[in-house]
Amino acid sequence: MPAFRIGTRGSPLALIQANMVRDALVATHGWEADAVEIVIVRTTGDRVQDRALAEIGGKALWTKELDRALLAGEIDCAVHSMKDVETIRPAAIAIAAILERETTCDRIIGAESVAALREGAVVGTSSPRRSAQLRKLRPDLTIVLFRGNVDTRLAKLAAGEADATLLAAAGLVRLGRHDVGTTIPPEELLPAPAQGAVGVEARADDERTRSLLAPLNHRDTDICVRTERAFLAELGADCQSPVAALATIAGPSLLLRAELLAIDGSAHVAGNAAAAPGDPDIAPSLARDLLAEAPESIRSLFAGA
Ligand SMILES: NCc1[nH]cc(CCC(=O)O)c1CC(=O)O
Repeated sequence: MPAFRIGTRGSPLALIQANMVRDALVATHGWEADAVEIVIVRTTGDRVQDRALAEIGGKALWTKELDRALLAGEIDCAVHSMKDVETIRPAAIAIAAILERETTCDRIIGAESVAALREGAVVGTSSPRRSAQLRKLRPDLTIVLFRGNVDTRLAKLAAGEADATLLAAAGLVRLGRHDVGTTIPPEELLPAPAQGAVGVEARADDERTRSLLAPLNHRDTDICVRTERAFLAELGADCQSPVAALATIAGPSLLLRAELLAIDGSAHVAGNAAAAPGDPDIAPSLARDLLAEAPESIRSLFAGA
């Protein structure tokens, strides 16, 4: 059979995630391991390392080049951290599968907890959500910009550029760094929409690839990630917005928790909603309710406001 080409970014975590997809395809379809080729595509987000992502401007920092390769037929599918995928995608590209989610929490590295950070501690992060949440909890903290892949950030921490940093537990676990940091429960720090989920995109009209990928889809993860993305979409927000959202399925019900913050953490609104899994309205209605409650410092951040 012809080689099946998986496109991915080249970071160590991206490659591990692409390998997860390859292994699942090989196991599901009984292919030889060499039936799948991993194709590395460099993205704008990989190239620009010295500025906050929000500053680079333009969306699709992690997806544009992979989208181009996908639409040009250079790859059959593209593997993404769903957290980094914009809510509005080109019509010719479809999410073909979302793998079972890894833990959704953030971890703190360099301190036992946010509360345990010394007065005035310096925390490195490039995430507007993490920065706002940290400053909400601890207005005394100084936030410095930490870009780069997981290993780069851990190296910056080890070099003393900050006292602590926050990273997604999912990435650390996938990189085999199970021992790094302390998990922060979602009640204290709600994660980013789609954190911990790996998705695979294909050309919308490529029925063959979509049906090969369909068995990799994990139903509950798919429902939760789509719900969180719908929450972001209603706000007109993206992964550079100070927004947290986590959907979970417990028995017969889908629970969505969410938080919007002012950039400096000086204001926040949080709430939750429950519905039957797959209820299309839970996310947009919670988004509208929270926006309606939010002070101007938060409302002004969202195009949907
Ligand atoms: N924006 C970077 C990014 N995108 C996905 C992950 C981690 C893996 C995941 O959330 O699935 C990370 C690093 C981090 O936030 O620590």
